[in-house]
Amino acid sequence: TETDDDEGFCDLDNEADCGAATEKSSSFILSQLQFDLEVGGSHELRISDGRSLKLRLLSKRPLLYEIDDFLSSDEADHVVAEAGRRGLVRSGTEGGGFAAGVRLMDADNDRILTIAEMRRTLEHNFDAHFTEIDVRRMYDELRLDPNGDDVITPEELQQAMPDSKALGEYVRQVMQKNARLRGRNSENMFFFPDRETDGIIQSITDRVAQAMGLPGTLVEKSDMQIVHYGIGGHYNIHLDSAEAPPDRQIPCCTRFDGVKACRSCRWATLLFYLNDVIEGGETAFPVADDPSFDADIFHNEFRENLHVQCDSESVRLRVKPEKGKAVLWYNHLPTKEGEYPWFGAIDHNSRHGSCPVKQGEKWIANFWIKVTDDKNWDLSHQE
Ligand SMILES: O=C(O)CCC(=O)C(=O)O
Ligand SMILES: [Fe+2]
Repeated sequence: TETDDDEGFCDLDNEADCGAATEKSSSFILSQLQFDLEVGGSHELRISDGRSLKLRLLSKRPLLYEIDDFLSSDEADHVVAEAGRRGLVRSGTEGGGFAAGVRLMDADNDRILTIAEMRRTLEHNFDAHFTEIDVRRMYDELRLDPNGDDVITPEELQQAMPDSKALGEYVRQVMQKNARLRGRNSENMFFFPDRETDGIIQSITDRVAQAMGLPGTLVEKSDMQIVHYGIGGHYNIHLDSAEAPPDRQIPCCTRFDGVKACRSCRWATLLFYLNDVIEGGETAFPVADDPSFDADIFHNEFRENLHVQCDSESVRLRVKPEKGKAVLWYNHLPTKEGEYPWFGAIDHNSRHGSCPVKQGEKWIANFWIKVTDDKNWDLSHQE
């Protein structure tokens, strides 16, 4: 839309721009809910609407709490009904588009693609999560590997698929039929709390701010995304917050205006379960409190794929969906003193996803608390 870049922004170097907000916000520190607890222990939190919330610590890295009955059953039903009334669309994932030119992920630059490298190629270009068996089936169906040596040379690829679009077309078709191969298989819609007139969404937003000890102005800039999964619906392991590119060229934003590239810096996630799932659909945190976690090894072992990995011993924590329950975790580490921006680095142990729904259906709300590089703007009123 017609957003004026400077409108509503206050410049950190020129605090005079920021008016009253600066006075209040300059001393505010983005803290995390920390109690003297061991994993499994609980803390009773009183909030001013007379309620009390019991936070149970599920892990320290990420800092993760489970809160039963954060929403009443009626509130959960209302959110589902209202989302359905406004309409949901099929969920996408960032970077999951179908590019015309396919980038071959030849990690060791030996000009041949092993099966693992082909899996990466499909993942990188199409957000397609093929197993080894799926890749072999593709080789058969496309006659990509006529000599059956399990490696693909550029010549073989060129011979079988002279048009680089053909691979994408095949993958798209297979994913259409078999949603297990997608990175994410669900439908969703958004509520934007600061533009919302629905009283229940407003009161949930207030409760989130209270529970988290965060100013309403920050919390209102969040997104509340409603997600519906049918049978087989899942979301592979991912981080909710986007990593800074090395040159920091892409700024953090709270809303994408459709023009300027920006990324979502999601300080914390509150995930609400809006119904009871008959079987499956747990939220998986495969590396919660895993001190030996190594992102490269995790990735090389294809542990993101929850259709394969969800029931594996290697998943350290699974949260069972229960209507009204919230899980709250921080996608970022606490800010170190003197650190810029005003929030800490990504906590790589916050990786998580949704296990496939085996029976029934699953409704959730993601309440993403977003931050930008501009603290004063985050804490000020928009408009
Ligand atoms: O559905 C879940 O349990 C997890 C969803 C999630 O991680 C997301 O939507 O970002
Ligand atoms: Fe997520």
